[in-house]
Amino acid sequence: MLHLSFKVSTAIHPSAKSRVLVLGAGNFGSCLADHLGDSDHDVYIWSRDETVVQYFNLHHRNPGYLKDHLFSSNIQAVGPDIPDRNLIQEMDVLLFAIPTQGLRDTLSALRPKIDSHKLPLLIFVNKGIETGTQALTLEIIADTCGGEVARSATFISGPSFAKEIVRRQPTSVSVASLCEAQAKKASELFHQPWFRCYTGGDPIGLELAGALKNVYAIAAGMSDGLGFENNTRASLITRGLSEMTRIGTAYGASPLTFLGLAGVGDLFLTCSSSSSRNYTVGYRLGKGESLETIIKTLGSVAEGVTTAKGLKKIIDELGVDAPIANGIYQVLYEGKRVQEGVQELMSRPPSRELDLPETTGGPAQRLLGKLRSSK
Ligand SMILES: NC(=O)c1ccc[n+]([C@@H]2O[C@H](COP(=O)([O-])OP(=O)(O)OC[C@H]3O[C@@H](n4cnc5c(N)ncnc54)[C@H](O)[C@@H]3O)[C@@H](O)[C@H]2O)c1
Ligand SMILES: O=P(O)(O)OC[C@H](O)CO
Repeated sequence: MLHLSFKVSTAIHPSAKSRVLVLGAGNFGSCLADHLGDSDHDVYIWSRDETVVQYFNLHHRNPGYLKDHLFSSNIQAVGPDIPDRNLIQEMDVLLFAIPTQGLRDTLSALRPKIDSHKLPLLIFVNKGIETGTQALTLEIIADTCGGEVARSATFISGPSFAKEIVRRQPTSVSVASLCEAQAKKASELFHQPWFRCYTGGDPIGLELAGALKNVYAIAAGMSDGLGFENNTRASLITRGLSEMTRIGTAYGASPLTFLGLAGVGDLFLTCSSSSSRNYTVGYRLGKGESLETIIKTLGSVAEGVTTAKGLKKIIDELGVDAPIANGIYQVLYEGKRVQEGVQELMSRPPSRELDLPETTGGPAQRLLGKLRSSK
């Protein structure tokens, strides 16, 4: 395996050491804690599992995730109780690496401990849609912490398998916030020669791209699991991109965001690698396993499975043509056989290739209005 040796770049870290609390000690939380610890920041990582906390502090290893990796000695694990007010108020950065379905409860528990007069930089890396409410993370933040906090929240997304990042394999990500200065701060915190950050101002598009690519990765995995080969996967990725851009535009996001790292970059990655959990779910479904068995044995979250539910509601409400996402929903939740789903997808009449819906802003406009009017 090619091994490049990158040095931590202090030139792009003009700011002093930051104190960072990472919430969530799974694959991605641990990986990002390591990245920041290696860049010489003081890092705390919260796990709700006491065994993980003790093991991490004793051995600098995570017993549940990235088991072979020796983590930076600049990380201290805390938990299992939610971190206390003193620790929270000492932090410059709170980094949330918790699956989307658990975020609302964690934010609600943390909010009273955060000093409103000295807001830390809040960074979110989850990629999903909340089941039941169809809320994006921006909306969950607004609901639990208010509009001011949501307006300054920053989101990171893009092609980023945790197990490659801990080995310093080069990648690039998108960093977006409604507040440009916060996106710049987050980018400066994370940017390293092996981890390039590109900033942008469309957090809604970035969030949708990250959440939706997980659903299309399930589709690509299914196709491979059924035994279809390269042409099929390439056409699925391309039509998936077209579909997610159509949904995003109808939602009120910028279509350009879907051409970036959070869109096509991450879509391509997860649709073409067995390292992706979402691809793996699809592959195993294609091989005939039940969803229940797959989830029980996966050992880690595949956000596309729950996101498919919220996405189905969004598609129906917006009236967007989304045959792939609809097909995945039917296979996951309506008992449709995978082969039947493929048959239906391919038997549709021919249509125009590239059309974007007219949008007057869709749900994004309502969400942004809500953020502007709430404190
Ligand atoms: N793994 C990656 O390569 C990667 C890359 C980019 C983004 N992400 C995103 O980051 C998020 C986290 O993914 P992951 O790979 O770390 O998942 P994971 O399954 O590896 O770990 C999830 C962690 O969150 C904790 N957790 C789950 N529900 C919780 C709750 N309700 N409250 C508190 N903690 C809870 C679990 O105990 C576990 O420690 C997901 O949204 C994922 O899509 C992952
Ligand atoms: O393993 P997956 O499918 O959750 O993908 C992980 C990341 O989102 C890749 O960027």
